[in-house]
Amino acid sequence: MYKIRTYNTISVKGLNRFSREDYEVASELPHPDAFLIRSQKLHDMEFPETLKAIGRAGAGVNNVPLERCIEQGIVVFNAPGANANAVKELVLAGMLLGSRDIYAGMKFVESLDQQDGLDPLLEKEKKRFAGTELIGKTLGVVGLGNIGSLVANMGLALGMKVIGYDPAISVEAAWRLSSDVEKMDNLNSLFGRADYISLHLPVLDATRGLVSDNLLSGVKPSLVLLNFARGEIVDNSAIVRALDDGRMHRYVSDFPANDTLRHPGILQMPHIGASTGEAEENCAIMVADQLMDFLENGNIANSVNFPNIALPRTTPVRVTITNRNVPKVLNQITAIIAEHDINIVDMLNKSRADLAYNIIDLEACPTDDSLDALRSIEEVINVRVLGSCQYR
Ligand SMILES: NC(=O)C1=CN([C@@H]2O[C@H](COP(=O)(O)OP(=O)(O)OC[C@H]3O[C@@H](n4cnc5c(N)ncnc54)[C@H](O)[C@@H]3O)[C@@H](O)[C@H]2O)C=CC1
Ligand SMILES: O=C(O)C(=O)COP(=O)(O)O
Repeated sequence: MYKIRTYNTISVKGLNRFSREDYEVASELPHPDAFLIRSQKLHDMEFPETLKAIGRAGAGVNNVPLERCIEQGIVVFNAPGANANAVKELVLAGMLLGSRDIYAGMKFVESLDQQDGLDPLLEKEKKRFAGTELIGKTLGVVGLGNIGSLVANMGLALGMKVIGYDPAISVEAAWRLSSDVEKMDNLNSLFGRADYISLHLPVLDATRGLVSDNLLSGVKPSLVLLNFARGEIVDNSAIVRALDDGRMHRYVSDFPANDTLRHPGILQMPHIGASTGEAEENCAIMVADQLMDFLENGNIANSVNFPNIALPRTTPVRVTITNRNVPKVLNQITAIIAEHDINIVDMLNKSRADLAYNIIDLEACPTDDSLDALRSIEEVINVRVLGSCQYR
């Protein structure tokens, strides 16, 4: 029986992927094989020894200590693209909220009491809530991955001119992107030209505080900056300064913070970019399927720290081995298996940065001694046996 410990609200459709016969799934579960999470912060958590995988039902993995997971051989999965449309649609709402004074106008209407002469009052006051249109304006998209490419294409469909910046765009994302999106060589040029800028990059050491006084020094006063990526990418004090000095128009953010609350130029939502039934379902299903294939077959798809790898099962007994990616480990592994007279039927080895991962299908169960020998190889991080083998 595999044990999945859940954090946050995970869609039932995803949870139902785990069969009741083979899986126990609950929020309070000792000795879990895997965590299934959304935005739960794991940096300060000591992981149980039984933990083999973490499934992030979403895109951003800044809440997971990836380096520690690499050291401990824990595979971290996410759900690339599964919530991208939900974010794209909220960006559209954000652009409209930033260009038309919808929020202030609605607050004004809510403040009214029933009265005679309501119509003339509305007609008199509506000039306070006039705005501008999106058509013909320039949208700058920073980060052209799953979400950014959808947002860029949406901008074109709205009749906007779209410019984009992504120093590490993937081939897949580049294919998705319309050739009408103008590629910018640097962020300063993008910030200098755009009327709307939407951020769709991950928070990393290199992107923390990226939107700073420096970048905001050359923006248009009409600028609406949209942050549905992560709060840490933006220096809030620089935003407040730019708004207070009239150097930009609005900041629309999915990441409220104490220093941005109640600022009239800042429109904030409680991190709801991915909070649609569809996105929650897509993410949970994708990650549940990935966790099951990993726990049952050792295959890895959409990992953010391990190589992606899949080998069709050729025998009932499969061993997976994670090791540090240095020379001669594979030799030692196959030598130990051969010394114990076990036939290898099929195998696959892949590496990613400092990690290597092996899937080995065997003709018979490995003995206790052979497993002890494999685990004692200095560079081996973990060894799993998948199949109904009995051990002491
Ligand atoms: N508000 C919300 O609820 C949600 C927020 N997010 C956030 O949005 C981020 C992006 O999500 P996806 O598009 O799905 O990820 P993705 O991985 O498909 O795309 C991210 C893109 O950013 C690019 N990038 C990396 N560093 C960059 C830099 N310095 N400048 C410009 N581009 C850079 C990458 O090359 C990649 O193409 C996530 O990391 C997450 O933090 C994602 C989903 C929901
Ligand atoms: O997928 C992401 O990166 C998100 O920010 C969505 O977070 P959530 O799953 O809604 O807590």
